[in-house]
Amino acid sequence: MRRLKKTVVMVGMMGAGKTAVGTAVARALSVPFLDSDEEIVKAAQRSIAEIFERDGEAFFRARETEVLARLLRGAPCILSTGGGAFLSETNRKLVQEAGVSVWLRADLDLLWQRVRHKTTRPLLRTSNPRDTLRQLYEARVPVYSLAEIVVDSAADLSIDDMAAKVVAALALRKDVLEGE
Ligand SMILES: Nc1ncnc2c1ncn2[C@@H]1O[C@H](COP(=O)(O)OP(=O)(O)O)[C@@H](O)[C@H]1O
Ligand SMILES: O=C(O)C1=C[C@@H](OP(=O)(O)O)[C@@H](O)[C@H](O)C1
Ligand SMILES: [Mg+2]
Repeated sequence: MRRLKKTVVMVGMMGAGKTAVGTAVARALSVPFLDSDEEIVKAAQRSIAEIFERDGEAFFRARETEVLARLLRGAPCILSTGGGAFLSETNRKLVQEAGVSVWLRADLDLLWQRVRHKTTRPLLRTSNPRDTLRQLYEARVPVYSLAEIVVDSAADLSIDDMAAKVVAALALRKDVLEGE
């Protein structure tokens, strides 16, 4: 039996697969999956886009920190975050103290292919979303690189392939994943 000893926090850009791959990792390890975006939506009773529109990004970020702090106090799980969560030093400290961070690294073209047809991400509702994504990417990559574990994406790796790579990386860390 494998036992998860720390919460695994998935970080990275919008479209990196944090939600999809995180779900598959949790299934593979038979542990709970949680997504900070989903927790915020549930509590606020409105979508991420509506929260940004009506309450503003600062309100969203404050809720994000509360959710991370609460979930990191709970039993070990796979916790996917929104792409901006790891940018905050407070959030990074919370993650570092109680969990382990995993950056799903993907190049800009792959990310764009994944997010271009979706309208659910308020930060990309600009006149040139491709360029906005590039700017966010350039500003954020140095911060994501502070994550403890990095797992590389590629266009030919499925969600399950990526989940298997994450599990293999976690298995190298006996303080995170114990047993066979
Ligand atoms: N490895 C993958 N292969 C194919 N599609 C993927 C992969 N990872 C994610 N996706 C798809 O890309 C989109 C964005 O993934 P998502 O998990 O929502 O990313 P994030 O939570 O990091 O923003 C979704 O439609 C998802 O199904
Ligand atoms: O990158 C960001 O700042 C955001 C990413 C989104 O989550 P995903 O990364 O899961 O799309 C969501 O939290 C919100 O739209 C803000
Ligand atoms: Mg997500």
